[in-house]
Amino acid sequence: MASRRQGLTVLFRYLMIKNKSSDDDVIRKMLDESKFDVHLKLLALRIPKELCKLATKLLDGHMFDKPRIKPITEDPTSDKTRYVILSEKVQNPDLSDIPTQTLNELKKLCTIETVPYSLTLGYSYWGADHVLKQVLPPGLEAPSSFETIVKYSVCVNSVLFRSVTIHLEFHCHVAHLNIPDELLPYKDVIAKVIYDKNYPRIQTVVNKVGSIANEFRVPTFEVLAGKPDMATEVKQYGATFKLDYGLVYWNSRLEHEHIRLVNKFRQGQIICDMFAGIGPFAIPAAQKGCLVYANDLNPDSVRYLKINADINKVNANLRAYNMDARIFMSQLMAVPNGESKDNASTVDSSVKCNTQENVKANSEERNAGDNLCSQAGDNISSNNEANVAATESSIEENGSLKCAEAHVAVKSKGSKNKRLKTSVPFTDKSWEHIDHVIMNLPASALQFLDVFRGLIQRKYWKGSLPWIHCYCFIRASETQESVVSEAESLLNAKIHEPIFHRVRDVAPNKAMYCFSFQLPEEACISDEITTTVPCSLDR
Ligand SMILES: C[S@@+](CC[C@H](N)C(=O)[O-])C[C@H]1O[C@@H](n2cnc3c(N)ncnc32)[C@H](O)[C@@H]1O
Repeated sequence: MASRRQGLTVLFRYLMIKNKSSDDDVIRKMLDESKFDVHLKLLALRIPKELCKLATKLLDGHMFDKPRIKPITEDPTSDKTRYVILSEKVQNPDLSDIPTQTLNELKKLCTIETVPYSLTLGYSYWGADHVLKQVLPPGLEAPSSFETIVKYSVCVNSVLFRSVTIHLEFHCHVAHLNIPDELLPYKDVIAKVIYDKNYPRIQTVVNKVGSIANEFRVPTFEVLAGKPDMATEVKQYGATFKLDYGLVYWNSRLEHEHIRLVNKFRQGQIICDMFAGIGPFAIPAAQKGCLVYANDLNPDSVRYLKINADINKVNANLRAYNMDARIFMSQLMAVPNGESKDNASTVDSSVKCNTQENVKANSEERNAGDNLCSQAGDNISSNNEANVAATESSIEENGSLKCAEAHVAVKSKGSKNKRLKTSVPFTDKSWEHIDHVIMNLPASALQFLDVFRGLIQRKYWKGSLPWIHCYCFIRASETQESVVSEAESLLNAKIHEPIFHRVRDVAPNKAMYCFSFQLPEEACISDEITTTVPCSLDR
């Protein structure tokens, strides 16, 4: 039985290899380089080397003019002379296509000698659009637009094949395609051309497969060309993000939205990101000097979130958690046993410059207090520049996460971290105040709003109630009013002055919105009722 299974495995592998090699053959045939050769019969002028500059000025507009081809080239017969390659429009050896005045001025410089010049433009010369036009069947072949937007290391191209668009994004070494069904039979050849034409900058070409169905919102990719490595690094508004496309959610098209929202936060404010991913809201907010509680259910996202906090030097302002958003919020807002209005700390959440003293005071307060962050894991890093000593979050067996506790000492002179103007200690009393809550899980964030029902205890809360920024999709058949009404019934409270910001169209009849509102008073537990619960979330 075992040997039969082994035999089948070998046969399967053989078929896979055979299939792969026959695919390779098809691509090789389609991209047979000789197919792309364009032979040009041109004329060139043999000119003394030292006169090339002057001759070039005189012949402006009559020389060969194609990208990446120099019109002045070696003369294979002598190193004292050069060839000036003439435009394809100059066809007569008597040079009658060039104005007489220009020729006379040239003749004053030197004797003019005309020679035939052959030039072949091959596969390596042509761009991806030209090559694809040659290889794809009529109707799908011609890119009618090839738009490139380059921002930092991210480059987004839309290749429009008549009515068919391939979305193409370059993230460092990964080219990320979204090949429409019509072009799927040609996916390998398209990938090979994009790889060839962008190598070595691009080393991996992947295509998104199917729609995203998993809860971590991670698309499935197939590697079509190059090495199977999807770990990369992108930059957004000065922050660096490491990520692995195969493991975490990332969407470069949300860059403006990330920064739009973060622009609304002020230094020293407390931010809670319920679906933080690898940190595109959380890291810039922490860079701005906000205190950020960032959570995600995907352990790989949280791993990268911590790496990104580290490389952007914001460990001190960010705590990472790995749990379901509903549990995270409940635990973050739960007033621990023994806490009461009278002994609740009056730690001011406004911006303070951190000093060795207040770090010490803070840590004493923590030790004496509610066992918050009492268990610290291994060191994430020891950052000399910012003098940050951070302790890594660790996932407990029961799934709750020990916080990434970070103590910031006085910043050393000459610290390169210009963006983090002030280091702010965490108050460790998240049930007392949070300024903004971010909920970017558009397909279902709205359904999580019920977590806010009776979540905040007014007795302990200080200052104004938090702003909730809940992302959602609105279809043509739905209205903003229907979204508000669903939110109100989940909160069991009336929402005053909701704000809708259209983020982007995701389909012809579907748009992504940011629905912002201030948590209504009625959604909170009033002063009379007091609930304290055992708290298992380390803050
Ligand atoms: C649309 S992504 C947004 C990520 C990030 N905020 C951004 O803007 O790129 C949604 C994130 O929510 C996480 N997620 C999904 N369900 C969750 C849940 N129940 N609790 C916490 N996080 C969840 C996913 O792993 C994913 O990283």
